[in-house]
Parts: sequence; C-alpha cells; structure tokens
Amino acid sequence: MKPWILGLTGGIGSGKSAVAQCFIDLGVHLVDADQAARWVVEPGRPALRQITEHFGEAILQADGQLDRAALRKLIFQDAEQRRWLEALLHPLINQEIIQYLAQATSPYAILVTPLLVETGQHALTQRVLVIDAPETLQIERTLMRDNTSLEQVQAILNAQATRQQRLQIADDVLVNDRDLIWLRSEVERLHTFYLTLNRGQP
Ligand SMILES: CC(C)(COP(=O)(O)OP(=O)(O)OC[C@H]1O[C@@H](n2cnc3c(N)ncnc32)[C@H](O)[C@@H]1O)[C@@H](O)C(=O)NCCC(=O)NCCS
Ligand SMILES: Nc1ncnc2c1ncn2[C@@H]1O[C@H](COP(=O)(O)OP(=O)(O)OP(=O)(O)O)[C@@H](O)[C@H]1O
Repeated sequence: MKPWILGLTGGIGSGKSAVAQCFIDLGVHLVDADQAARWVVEPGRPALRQITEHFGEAILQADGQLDRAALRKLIFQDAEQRRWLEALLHPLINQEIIQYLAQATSPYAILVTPLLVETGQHALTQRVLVIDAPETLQIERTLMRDNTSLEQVQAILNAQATRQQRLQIADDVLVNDRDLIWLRSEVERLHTFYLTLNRGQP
C-alpha cells in the first residue's frame, strides 16, 4: 500500500532537521523541501539560467553554482524579489517532492518543509506535525548554526507564517524547548502512534 504523507513543518531554527533525523533513524522515508530547492537550481537546470538572467551573473559563484548567501541576502530584504523567486521555484520544488514521495516505501513518509501553507504543499499531506519553539530559541539556535546576523534571521522570520498560523493547521505539535535526548524520545512516541494510523487518521 502507498504510504500516507505526514507534513513536518516549523519556522526557521525550530528543529525540523533535528526531528527529521530522528524519523530517518527509525526507518521513515522523507523528503526535505530545502533540499529539493537545491536540486532545482543545480548547474544546467533551467531555473538557474532564469535566476541568472533576472539577478545578473553576480548571483553565481566562481564555480558556476548559485551563490546562496547572496541570494538569501537579496530576497529577504526585498519582498517583491522574493515573490519572483518563489513563483519560479515553488512549482519546480513541488514536482521534485511529488516524484520523490512516490518512491517511498515506509508505512508513512514525511515531507519536511518550512512553508507548508505558503506553497500549496499542504495538499500533498494527510496529517501535519508542527515543530514549535519560542521565537527567542529559534533565533538563538539559528545564530549558533549559521554564519548569519540577527537582522537576517529576523527578516526570514518576518517572511514566514506566524506561530499562530502554523498551529492552526497542526494535527500534532512537538514543542522543541528541551534537549535533544528528550526530542528523540518524543519522536519515538509519535512514530509508535503514527504506525497505528490509517491514511493519517486514527
Ligand atoms: C534563499 C535561498 C537561496 C537561501 O539558501 P540557504 O542555503 O542559505 O538556506 P536554505 O535553503 O537551507 O533555507 C534555510 C531556511 O530559510 C527559510 N526560507 C527559505 N526560503 C524561504 C522563503 N521563500 N520564505 C520564507 N522562509 C524561507 C526556511 O526556514 C529554510 O528552512 C533558499 O532558501 C531558496 O532558494 N529559497 C527560495 C525557495 C524556497 O521557498 N524554499 C523553501 C522551501 S519550499
Ligand atoms: N532540542 C534541541 N536542543 C539543542 N539544540 C537543538 C535542539 N533542536 C535543534 N537544535 C539545534 O538547533 C539548530 C536548528 O535546528 P534545525 O537545523 O533542526 O532547524 P530547522 O527547523 O531545520 O531550521 P531551518 O528552517 O533553518 O532549516 C541546529 O543546529 C540543531 O542541531
């Protein structure tokens, strides 16, 4: 039987990737929208040429790869440019996700995405798990992980759905405000529950 799809979402630095790794360790197949966003702009793919035509050659690194840090800076300080990029990439990202999920063979599979509502990816899922963390912790963890500024993280947060909007579509909520050992035990608990579900429903 085809696996049902769990949408795993949360804002920047909420802990989506950390939770995703726990599910992978339990044998669950998953696709990450941030990774799909990388595949669609690999050198040679049409989207990279369109991005270069729009933003200029300076958006490429010397090796021909997309300069992600430069593009990040650009789109999070200019909402119009961000919307241009999203209109180009989101349909391509969605295609990659659909192809990938079609190959999943675990009892259920997971779509990890920061933008479940904003991209129409919600329609690909039967159930939604929101990773929730206080905004201060999201900012603190992102600053520790990435070579970025507080201003940049704040700009990204402002471009995302609010906690409230995310919680409105949640079937399950994992509050990630404790340590990683506790996080893993919560994922194990959820996994046991998910294995009992039929198409994502009790
Ligand atoms: C701007 C880009 C090049 C920056 O790349 P970088 O490697 O620095 O970051 P990465 O892709 O890993 O994203 C990190 C986080 O930024 C946030 N983020 C990324 N894109 C967006 C967006 N369009 N709106 C709001 N938040 C976003 C998410 O929390 C994401 O998890 C990249 O994020 C991108 O191509 N974004 C547009 C495509 C998109 O919307 N991707 C989100 C998945 S659908
Ligand atoms: N419970 C936790 N305790 C300590 N560190 C954590 C915890 N959860 C996540 N982290 C760390 O916080 C950082 C952000 O987590 P993670 O990368 O999983 O977030 P994310 O939601 O995937 O972020 P993004 O939207 O930017 O991709 C990582 O360095 C991760 O290892």
